[in-house]
Amino acid sequence: MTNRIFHLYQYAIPVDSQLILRNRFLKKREGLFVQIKCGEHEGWGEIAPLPEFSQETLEQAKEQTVQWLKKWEQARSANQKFSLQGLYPSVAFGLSCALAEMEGELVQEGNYQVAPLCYGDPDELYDVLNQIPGEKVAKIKVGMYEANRDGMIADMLLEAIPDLYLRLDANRSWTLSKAQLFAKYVKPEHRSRIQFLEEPCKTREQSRIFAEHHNIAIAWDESVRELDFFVQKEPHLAAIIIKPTLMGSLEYCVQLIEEAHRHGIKVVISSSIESSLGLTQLARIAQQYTPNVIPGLDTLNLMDYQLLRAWKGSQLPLLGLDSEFVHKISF
Ligand SMILES: O=C(O)CCC(=O)c1ccccc1C(=O)O
Ligand SMILES: [Mg+2]
Repeated sequence: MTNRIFHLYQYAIPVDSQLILRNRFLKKREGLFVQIKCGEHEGWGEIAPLPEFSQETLEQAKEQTVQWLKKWEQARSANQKFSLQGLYPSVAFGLSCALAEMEGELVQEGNYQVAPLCYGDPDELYDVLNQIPGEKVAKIKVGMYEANRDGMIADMLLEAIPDLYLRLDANRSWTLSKAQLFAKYVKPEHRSRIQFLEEPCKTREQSRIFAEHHNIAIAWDESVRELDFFVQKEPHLAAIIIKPTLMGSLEYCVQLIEEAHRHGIKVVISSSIESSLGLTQLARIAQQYTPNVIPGLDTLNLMDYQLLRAWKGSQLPLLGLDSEFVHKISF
């Protein structure tokens, strides 16, 4: 019997989440790194519940992780697999990544293409987009200010950059009439270059009506995590967004991805503001399971540092286990 060894670390790094989380302030991003070893094989995972999005707190996740690791250790004598069933999503995801890495089930290569988050200045966007190879896709958070202003900005960018595609995310901010105000400012001939608008309205039904009425493609993000959600083909549905840290184990995410693909629906793997360790794993998951789709992983720059693993092309300082932002948890 080979020896199983595991270690748990906790991190806290400065972050400015305002851009993504709107008025929800998060000064530091906290989470756990789990390292498991079995003989010569090693795997890492990140367990980082996102406040206001995850049901579980970091404390709860930590406790559950410690319990699971102890039981996993006990199961070894019987050479049993120990299930991830019933765990919090962030715990199931982090542990499943560590196991998948250890077992060599996760490809090394990642999809590091990003849809840069932009703030409406086309000159700035030109520069950014010219530096990225391939498809020009940018993402704008909408619904924070006036809906007509959002519409004007989207239309102006699409007008100014003829090969630009946009992803927009309203996070359910609009009533149907606000959403209509947005649409009014986007010229009909520009609408097909909106790859999707995530969750325009407060309810799914309103979002469907909006999409149908204005011929603008939508994507489900928040909806995917609701109990009554199931994958189905819908006329204006372009994609579903999967944030694995909020969803559950890798196996569960893969099942959902495959189901969406069977229905002809695109899947966009997306960040829950993980550290560079978790983000690089998400890039690898995207590469493996959603080839040819740019993932929604442009969140590293909200942080001041990278931890343990480097995001391809990032200039941010890379810190290790010895840094002041990481400490070991003994149990
Ligand atoms: O999906 C992306 O493109 C980036 C990640 C992102 O927007 C996000 C990250 C954490 C929590 C919520 C959201 C969101 O989709 O609004
Ligand atoms: Mg979203």
